Amino acid sequence: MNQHKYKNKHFGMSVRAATQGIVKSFKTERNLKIDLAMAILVIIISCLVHISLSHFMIVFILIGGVISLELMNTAIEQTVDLVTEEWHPLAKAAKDIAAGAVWFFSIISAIIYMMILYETLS
Ligand SMILES: Nc1ncnc2c1ncn2[C@@H]1O[C@H](COP(=O)(O)OP(=O)(O)OP(=O)(O)O)[C@@H](O)[C@H]1O
Repeated sequence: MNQHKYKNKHFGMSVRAATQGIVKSFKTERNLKIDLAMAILVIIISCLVHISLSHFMIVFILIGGVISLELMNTAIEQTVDLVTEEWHPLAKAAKDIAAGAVWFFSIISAIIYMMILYETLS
């Protein structure tokens, strides 16, 4: 098991493949481009209002969480498309739930960021 001919033979190959996955997703997925633009905007605003170092750490965790979930959502979308291009209720459920995970964490992240801005500016 797990010894198929495409297996990465060493850690360097795994890192290279993972990097290729990230780069390809950023090139092809509109939502990831929007996430990246939002992340840059949030970092610029955070620098301008001088949020604290610990707040910056939280912001990086939130940005990392949203982008990682978006990458996972992309992987699930592509796996579903690999399995079927026909309409199927389970394909719809899988895609909608994966997208829902991104949306849910994004909303929580936005609320936490508003709290950070409120505390910094008040
Ligand atoms: N095979 C399928 N069967 C049923 N519904 C599907 C199927 N493929 C996609 N859908 C529905 O169509 C929507 C759009 O699917 P698509 O593959 O275009 O995702 P997407 O637009 O790239 O998603 P996102 O908005 O997260 O980028 C999905 O959210 C899902 O509700």
